Amino acid sequence: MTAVTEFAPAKINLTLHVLGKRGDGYHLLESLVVFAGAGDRLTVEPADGLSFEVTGPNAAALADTPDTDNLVLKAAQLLDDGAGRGARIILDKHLPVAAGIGGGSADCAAALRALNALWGLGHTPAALAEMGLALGADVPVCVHAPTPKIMSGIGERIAAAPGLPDLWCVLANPGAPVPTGPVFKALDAPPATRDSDTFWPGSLPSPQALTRFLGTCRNDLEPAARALVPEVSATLQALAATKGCLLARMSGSGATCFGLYATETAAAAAAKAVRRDGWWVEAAKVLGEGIKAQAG
Ligand SMILES: C[C@@](CO)(OP(=O)(O)O)[C@H](O)COP(=O)(O)OP(=O)(O)OC[C@H]1O[C@@H](n2ccc(N)nc2=O)[C@H](O)[C@@H]1O
Ligand SMILES: Nc1ncnc2c1ncn2[C@@H]1O[C@H](COP(=O)(O)OP(=O)(O)O)[C@@H](O)[C@H]1O
Repeated sequence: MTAVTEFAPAKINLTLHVLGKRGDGYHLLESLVVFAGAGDRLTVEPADGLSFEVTGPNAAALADTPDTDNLVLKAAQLLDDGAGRGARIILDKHLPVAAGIGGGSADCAAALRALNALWGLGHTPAALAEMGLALGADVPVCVHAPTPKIMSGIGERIAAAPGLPDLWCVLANPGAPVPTGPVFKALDAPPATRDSDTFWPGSLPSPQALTRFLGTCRNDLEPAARALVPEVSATLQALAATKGCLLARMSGSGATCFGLYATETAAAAAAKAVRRDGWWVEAAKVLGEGIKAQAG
């Protein structure tokens, strides 16, 4: 078997509704999730022992995360299940860490997919997603990347999303890491548990239809994140002020916010306008079918 490379795209929660809380403290969510053509890249090569290296422009953001805590190595251990298989694993890190765009979960999912192939284990995507849930609530949806998905439960229920028009996004992170747990803890009152909050249309064929629909939805974690990290408000304002911005909203538990655009040109111009010292800003295509073709 030769080397396997998997793209680990940034996850964007276009909507994120908190529908309740489980007995173990995990929150029940309903979220329209899409993936961006910006992300990390994970390569696995045949080797006798297991080794792990991090390279790339955001490698330094993982300097405080011991390799044993890295979700990539945790995925390798989970999949190997004590058999002692080897692999040289290289993570090319582009995404900011603790940023609400699921970088760790995307890497974890990419590791599950890549090692499943390298080791010839034959697990289905559904089986990998079920295993991955033990490592993070966002891992199942990332295993099923890159097509848009409706995610529910705590993250384990994945369904096809409505058809979306061609879309581009700008991801903007103000450089303030936000751990997910404290944002959920800061939610005002746990909501009463309900099954669904949203009437899902069959398709949202135009940017106008999409904008109208998203306007009826929310990110319920946004107020809590804004209170913990004031930079979120400035990031949203900067995106909302760009020409052609259809919607500006925070992703996940923050602090990354996204703007949506109907054209690549509008997204590129917006990224230029939003860029500030210390911020991470990327314009990218919102991915549909064919991740490898689109992600280059
Ligand atoms: C909020 C979301 C939305 O997509 O994204 P991020 O902000 O992390 O990107 C996810 O639900 C995050 O998933 P993930 O980051 O994998 O969460 P985990 O590691 O499993 O959990 C971290 C902590 O967040 C809280 N948590 C997480 C998920 C959930 N459905 N309910 C929760 O209450 C719990 O306190 C948990 O201890
Ligand atoms: N490969 C990885 N990339 C990013 N973070 C990781 C990784 N492995 C473990 N982590 C840990 O997971 C935490 C959450 O990171 P991340 O997935 O980037 O954020 P979020 O869940 O907000 O989208 C970080 O604080 C980091 O210590």
